[in-house]
Amino acid sequence: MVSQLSEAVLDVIADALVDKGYLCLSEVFPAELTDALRRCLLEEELRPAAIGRGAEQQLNRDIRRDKIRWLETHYEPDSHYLDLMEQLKQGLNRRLFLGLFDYESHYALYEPGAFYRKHVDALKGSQNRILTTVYFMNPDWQPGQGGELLIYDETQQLLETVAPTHGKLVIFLSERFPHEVLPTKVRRASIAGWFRVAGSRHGF
Ligand SMILES: O=C(O)CCC(=O)C(=O)O
Ligand SMILES: [Fe+2]
Repeated sequence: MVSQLSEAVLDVIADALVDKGYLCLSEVFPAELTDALRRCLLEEELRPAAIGRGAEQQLNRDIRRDKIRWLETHYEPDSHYLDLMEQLKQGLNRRLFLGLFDYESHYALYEPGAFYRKHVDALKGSQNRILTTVYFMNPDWQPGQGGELLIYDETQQLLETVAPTHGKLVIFLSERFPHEVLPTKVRRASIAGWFRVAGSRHGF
């Protein structure tokens, strides 16, 4: 399975990042890939997500309750997804000169009752994480089931309520947009990822 992000899609993404700093796109990746990613997430072992870095790292069930697994290239769906993200990186670097250098990403499973409180993905000024991506794999999601991703601006005004529907990709500038995952009533699957610039430290 080989897929290509078209120049037209890359143009749309680059334009939205310049205009608004974020965007949501549906069905940019093949449906078989979305299904395969979900299967791969559910088949492999996950660990409770941690917050903080190095020695400060702590499990904080008040802040987030998802379980995660970092993507690894030896899994076929992971490798395919990472290949698409590499295309995204190159396409955005060509258009916006962001100097995106590497990408880290993890699967996240939110079991019923799980959430992720409002946070920003990048430490201000650290150049740690530049661009966040979130991809949803929830074929049966219905309104009323919760788990929406809320995106705020820097003054904490709500900008967007994003339904976590199958095959939706959300991209935003990591430092600029506080966001949260509302408590979900059903199993909710996603992949969160971050592009970083060269020389930045690994992890959050
Ligand atoms: O799964 C999501 O909708 C976003 C998760 C998130 O914000 C994160 O992992 O930093
Ligand atoms: Fe986040």
